[in-house]
Amino acid sequence: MSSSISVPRSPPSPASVPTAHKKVKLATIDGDFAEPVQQASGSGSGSGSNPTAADGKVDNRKKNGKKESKQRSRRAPPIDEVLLHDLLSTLGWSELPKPSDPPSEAQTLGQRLWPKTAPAWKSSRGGKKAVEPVAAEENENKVEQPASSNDWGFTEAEFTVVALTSHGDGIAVYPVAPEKPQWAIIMPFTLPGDVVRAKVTRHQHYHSFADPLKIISSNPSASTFPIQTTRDDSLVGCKYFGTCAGCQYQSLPYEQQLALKRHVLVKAMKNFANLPSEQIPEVKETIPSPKQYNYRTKITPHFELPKALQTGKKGRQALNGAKKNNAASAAEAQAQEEQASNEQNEISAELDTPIGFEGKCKPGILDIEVCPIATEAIMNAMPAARAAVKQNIRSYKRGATLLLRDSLVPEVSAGGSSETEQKEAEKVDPVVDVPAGVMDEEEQGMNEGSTPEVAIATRRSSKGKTIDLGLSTDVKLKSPEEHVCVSVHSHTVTERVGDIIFQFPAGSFFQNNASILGPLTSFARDQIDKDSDEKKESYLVDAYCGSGLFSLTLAEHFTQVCGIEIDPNSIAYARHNALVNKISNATFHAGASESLFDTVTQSLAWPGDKTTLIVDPPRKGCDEGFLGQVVKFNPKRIVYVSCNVHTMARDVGQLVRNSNAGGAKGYKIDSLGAIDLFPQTHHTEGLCVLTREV
Ligand SMILES: C[S@@+](CC[C@H](N)C(=O)[O-])C[C@H]1O[C@@H](n2cnc3c(N)ncnc32)[C@H](O)[C@@H]1O
Repeated sequence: MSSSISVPRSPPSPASVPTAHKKVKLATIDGDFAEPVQQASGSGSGSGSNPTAADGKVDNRKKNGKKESKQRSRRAPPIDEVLLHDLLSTLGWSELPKPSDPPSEAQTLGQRLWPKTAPAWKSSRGGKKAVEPVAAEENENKVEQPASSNDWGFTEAEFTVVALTSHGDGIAVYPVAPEKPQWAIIMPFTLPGDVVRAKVTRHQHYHSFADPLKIISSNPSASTFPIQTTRDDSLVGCKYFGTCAGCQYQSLPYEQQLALKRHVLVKAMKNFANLPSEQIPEVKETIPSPKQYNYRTKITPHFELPKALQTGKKGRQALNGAKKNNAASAAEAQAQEEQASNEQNEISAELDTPIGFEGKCKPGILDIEVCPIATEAIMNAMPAARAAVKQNIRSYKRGATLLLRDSLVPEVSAGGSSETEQKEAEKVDPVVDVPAGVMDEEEQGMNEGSTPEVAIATRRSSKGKTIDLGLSTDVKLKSPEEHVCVSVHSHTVTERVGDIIFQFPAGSFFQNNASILGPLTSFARDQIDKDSDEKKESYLVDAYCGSGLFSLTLAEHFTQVCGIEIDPNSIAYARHNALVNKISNATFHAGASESLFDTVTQSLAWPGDKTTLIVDPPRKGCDEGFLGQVVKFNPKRIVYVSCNVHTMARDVGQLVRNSNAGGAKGYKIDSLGAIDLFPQTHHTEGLCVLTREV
């Protein structure tokens, strides 16, 4: 990243919230290109169930009809709980003061900005006028502060970054004197030790969001943040870094990225496990990714159709044109002129349509031509995919999310994976027309609990349970291995983990960093190898099994394995993958873990003390009922793999507490760590092993 970043403002985004189990609709989390959730950054914290966000008072505005709804719409969204903890620890507070009861240090800023100055959290565009920016040269050797707190909204100022949020954004405090911070400023793409000129864009409860304009200086050794962060802009591998919401850490040495992820896990356990510190073991070093660029096997660039091209408006324009053409000849010339101008507008809109990912500070979609964290096959396919969209742009109604997925090429025909079909698959599917902004399902947790609609060659039995994929189970990979890019959701993708071949539909879940799958599955295998007697009689239940990643790579170590997965298509592919790899000790069950776990374990009658359970849930974590069933079944070991360390901390804490209730000996945390599934981003993939105390 250059030291001068031009990033004018931040769009709002939802947030990641671990909170309680049950009915709470958790915001989706993390860290893909839309960076929708974990970004509490310039784009703000978002939805969440933070009790401190509401002032706890009876809301009298309810009586005031229209006025009330106007005021309400101005209320800032509640603070994401993960961000809340980061703010509290940075400000040195135990809780965020209520607006009506600010601590004396926060009186000035707190009372004026929250909640009385209603427009304060509106964007600078629609909100209060910014105070005149001070000329850059005036700032030298002096820390700028607003003349009064009322002038502070949406101004530019210099801030010193003192910490990082779990979402990878810098936090500065105000006033700058660190003994008495009263307010926090959150800025994306900044690091502890940076002095940053930034434009404040939005205020929230005791914190504001700002967009960095220029890194004035960087002195990590002056920072008290526990993880060293040494800005090295020569490491940045992408021209969009600093504007694209996808990556946060490209300017950091890789070891420091790994240390930050470990730190996020440490904080998650401290803040969300609700366990005494002696029950939380030392968090291990983060397992690195063999590849730090060109690793990502799936990306989903998207676009929104410009207004001028959207069907309704276009139709109206055409209609208007026709009406004018029928009018008297005096009006005809003008009508034709207008029509020509409309057409001209449409053409330029067509040419300018950005196709890419969410911008970090600028609202809307950023046009992305290359994404260096994606695999080469995907990078090679991007120009054609983008060109196809532009060529067919008038066939879309509103916009679309494209799918670009890396696949190995099988030697022999295997349904959608034969060479000819792979060539077909490489064409961009022009008919997918979904709202732009719908991002990677797995990263946003959008496939949680739902059965995605897919159009693979399927045949359901009368009970609706069996799906015949019509794929050959004789799958051999081309040698040397070849990669292609698949862009049709229903087409079959092929992947290899060690000696095991996996196939799955391009649109369904599979881990998105192929280079990490060896270390990830080895980690799970190492947990089992600890007990030599397990080789005699041992069982594995793989809850949330997808297309069988853990069940099938670990099957040889167990007498029998079984997988449970909510997506019937993934289950169909898991069964297919067992056949492809000639694995005969694996069975798979379609349904929600919380509905099936009891039934499946009872019918299999595997003894808990000979059974290992792998749990790899979506971002929202496990259902509370499921955790209760697990404690009842009492497996000897639980390996929890998680794409959201905050919900993992919550679930693991609950398992430990519930199993130890009433003085019984239950589970203890045996090992805790993270694995780097997504280098350059803040995404932290957690690994936790629980064993029964004996
Ligand atoms: C993070 S993925 C892990 C998949 C697999 N373990 C892998 O690594 O490929 C989570 C999986 O859980 C599935 N899922 C979501 N909710 C579920 C539920 N309630 N019960 C069972 N599976 C569920 C999703 O369809 C998805 O395949």
